Amino acid sequence: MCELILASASPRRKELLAQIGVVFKQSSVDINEDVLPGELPADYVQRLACEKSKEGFLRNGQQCAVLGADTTVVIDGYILGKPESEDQAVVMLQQLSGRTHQVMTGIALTNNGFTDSQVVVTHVTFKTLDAELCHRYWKTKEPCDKAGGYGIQGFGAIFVEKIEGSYSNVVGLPLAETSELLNKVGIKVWQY
Ligand SMILES: Cc1cn([C@H]2C[C@H](O)[C@@H](COP(=O)(O)OP(=O)(O)OP(=O)(O)O)O2)c(=O)[nH]c1=O
Repeated sequence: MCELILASASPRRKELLAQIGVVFKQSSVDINEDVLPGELPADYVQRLACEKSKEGFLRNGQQCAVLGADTTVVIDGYILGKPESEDQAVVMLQQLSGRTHQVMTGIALTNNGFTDSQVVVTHVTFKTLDAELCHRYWKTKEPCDKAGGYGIQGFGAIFVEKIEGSYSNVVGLPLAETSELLNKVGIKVWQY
């Protein structure tokens, strides 16, 4: 019997959770990720993280604890999801250019039918980006599966002037907070 399931398709979340020595299985879930009318970004990522972990808990026989997470980029209170085209990606990156935005990740752990969750916020400041650079960046294929259209852990690192808060949170899983959530239900990190 497994102790923990990561309800995610994200290779980044898998790597991050493995980095802190947690033993787990990965099993993705499919949920509707539409934003509700008037929903605040922090409420949105928390709700989706809870839905992912609850769905994973039900799908996997309700025997293991299930961790879900959702990350979004927020500028001026608006949610930037994953870009679906080059034009959309360039518009997003131009919005982020020369300014500070927030990366919000909701994390949720369902165990014995009870779900505990929280939201972690990191402030990221971008240098000024010209449109030609944004078009060139799209061609690297890095932006398409990432909230806000960039990856801080990849080529997108060159856009970042300053970061305040958790780095792992930007990549998709805030590790300090995740370890606390796991510890509360008796799941240890560093299981070597
Ligand atoms: C801002 C930023 C986001 N991202 C990623 C983290 C998330 O994987 C993704 C946001 O999409 P999510 O919907 O949070 O996650 P996902 O679709 O990758 O995986 P799943 O829903 O199955 O758990 O953007 C980076 O990898 N680097 C970054 O710098």
